[in-house]
Amino acid sequence: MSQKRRAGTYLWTVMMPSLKYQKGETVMGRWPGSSLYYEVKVLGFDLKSQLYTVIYKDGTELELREQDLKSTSGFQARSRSRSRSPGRRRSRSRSPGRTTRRSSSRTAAAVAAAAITDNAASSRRETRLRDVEVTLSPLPTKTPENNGNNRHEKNEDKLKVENNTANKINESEKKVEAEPEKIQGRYNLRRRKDDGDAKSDEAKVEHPEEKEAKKAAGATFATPLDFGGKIGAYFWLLFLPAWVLFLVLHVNQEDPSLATFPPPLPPLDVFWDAQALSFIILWILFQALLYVTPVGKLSEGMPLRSGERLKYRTNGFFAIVVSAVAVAAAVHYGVDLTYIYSHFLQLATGSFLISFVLSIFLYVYSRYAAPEQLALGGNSGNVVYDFFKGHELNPRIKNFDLKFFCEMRPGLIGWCLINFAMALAEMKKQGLDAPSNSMILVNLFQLLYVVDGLWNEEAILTTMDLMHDGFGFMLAFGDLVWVPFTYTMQAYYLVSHPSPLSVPALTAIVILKLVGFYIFRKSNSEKNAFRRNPSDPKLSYLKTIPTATGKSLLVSGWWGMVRHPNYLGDLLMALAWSLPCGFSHLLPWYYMIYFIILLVHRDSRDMVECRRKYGLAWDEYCRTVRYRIIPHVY
Ligand SMILES: NC(=O)C1=CN([C@@H]2O[C@H](COP(=O)(O)OP(=O)(O)OC[C@H]3O[C@@H](n4cnc5c(N)ncnc54)[C@H](OP(=O)(O)O)[C@@H]3O)[C@@H](O)[C@H]2O)C=CC1
Ligand SMILES: CC(C)CCC[C@@H](C)[C@H]1CC=C2C3=C(CC[C@@]21C)[C@@]1(C)CC[C@H](O)C[C@@H]1CC3
Repeated sequence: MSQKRRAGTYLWTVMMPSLKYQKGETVMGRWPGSSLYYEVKVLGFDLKSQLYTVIYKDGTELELREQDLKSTSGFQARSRSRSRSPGRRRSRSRSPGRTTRRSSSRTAAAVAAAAITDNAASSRRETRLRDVEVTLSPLPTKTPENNGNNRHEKNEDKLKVENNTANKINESEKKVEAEPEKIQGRYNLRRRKDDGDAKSDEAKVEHPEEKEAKKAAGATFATPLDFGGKIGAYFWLLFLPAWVLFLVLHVNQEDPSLATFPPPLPPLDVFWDAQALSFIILWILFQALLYVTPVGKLSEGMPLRSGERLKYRTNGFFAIVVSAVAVAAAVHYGVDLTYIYSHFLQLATGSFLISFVLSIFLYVYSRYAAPEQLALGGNSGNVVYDFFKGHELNPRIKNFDLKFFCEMRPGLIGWCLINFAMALAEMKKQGLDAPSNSMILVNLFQLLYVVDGLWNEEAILTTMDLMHDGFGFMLAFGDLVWVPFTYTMQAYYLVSHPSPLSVPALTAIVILKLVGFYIFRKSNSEKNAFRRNPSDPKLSYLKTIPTATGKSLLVSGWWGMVRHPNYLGDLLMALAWSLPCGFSHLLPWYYMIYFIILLVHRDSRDMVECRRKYGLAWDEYCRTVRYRIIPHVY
């Protein structure tokens, strides 16, 4: 290591004289996605990428090209002369440009954070941007059709692409200036390192060989551990399957109350049913077939750390429609779907086995992935933790995206199938001609939730799971076991525990569901539309906060109300799913309780991640939008 470190220093002493800016020098660095310059200190220069690592006064570290740096003296002289120009004088006092000139010593992020701007102001900014003779060089966006094919070659490809971008600066200059937000994520920026040695100047100077060695060792940056860290991972690996087992056995009892806790454990051979396992496999294969059917849109995911954007076949709505037709045909030809009710435990066991085997495969597969393909949150180096949390971000076999498929298809559509089977089982068991009102509500509400998710499948690409979480046991189990076999608890409960509803109660529950759904859908769509095209004229009324990454944060509209309006809508919907089951038992309220815990934890995970990504701009957002999920309460 020390030899490598020496190699890095050599790079500085020998190479630096030919470089424009020296290590330790204070210069002006362009703020990504804008025309603003702030004082930065040069920490290092990477020969291979030809990028300077700089640190802003607030500690934000970025990699900038030489064109994005200016010497302090030259900058001040030009700045003064420009400030006399009429165009500059027109700039508004709240504009970032003006703030810069007034106080260049203010920290970059603080200034950016203070600059809550109208989205519409971006067009006004365009005029000012043309005054500044600087361009950022956007990385060409790759949209690989076949991402998982040559896992390592792909990264070499990427390096070539990055090195070529210098030639394209002028070509794309006008577009870049006109759309400072749209190009977000495509600059070659490196996130602020949180690995402890970020303060060491020398550590920033890396010899290319050192980089290669790191690559080979698979050493990339990782975020702090969550879910209780390494010990927590052992706990969750045991607890989650045990909890599903408990729920499935408990709901099957005549009296699923706390008085009958714990439910008796059946003999081991009851768990295993080869036929149930083969049905699960068939279902997954059927869904996989629908997923690869070239029907529907190919949507682009968010830019990855490498700058690439993966493509996803978002034909979820098509998949659920075809599945519904297939199920209706099966029922028509005499298939007894109440098998799902009577073999619930065996089906859950089969799904668990598949999710476990899949998780092992995912972990082994991830060992062959390039460091850039690993999830920051699942790259601790601890096998058990990484197995649980998910080592690789987007494991793919050719075009087949395993995480996206598992999250959106077999479990989610399976949830609706199981609910439908429960309605049939209720009719059979209670001797009814039609399902009860409560069962109909639960079925329709959850069907609406799933269909909406599939209709807006593209919006999933901007969620935490798709963007940040690796694909490992947690999500594989969550998608294939947790969702279909625990989210169906209310329907399962109603099969043997009728809960009649009065018309006013029914009406109130329907209204609650619709209000929740409205908040959920509108807020998710707003964020998704903004992340996809921040300069969308339809969103021009929204106020935003710029951040060091070039991305902005919405600070008005739904995302100005609370920090997670989508969670609020989701929780209201969850309440509407439990209410039809009445208050006789805690079991149908399980989802509501679990969901509060899940979303509160998710919110805190997201807070940590966004704080890490956006620094002071995130703090500013939190100061402006004070409540997390429920306005004035939490
Ligand atoms: N039924 C279920 O079991 C579950 C349902 N859900 C639902 O799925 C949906 C997605 O949830 P989840 O992925 O947790 O969270 P979000 O969809 O809310 O995604 C969080 C991300 O949004 C971006 N963001 C946060 N604040 C802002 C802002 N002010 N302006 C712009 N972007 C912002 C950040 O990413 P960046 O800035 O990098 O774009 C952040 O990391 C939710 O509706 C949730 O209720 C979630 C979990 C389980
Ligand atoms: C087993 C763990 C304790 C928790 C596993 C969590 C997963 C079940 C959920 C994580 C995020 C999810 C999302 C959805 C389903 C549940 C999981 C997979 C949706 C697909 C549900 C439909 C919505 O429209 C979008 C959701 C995105 C997040």
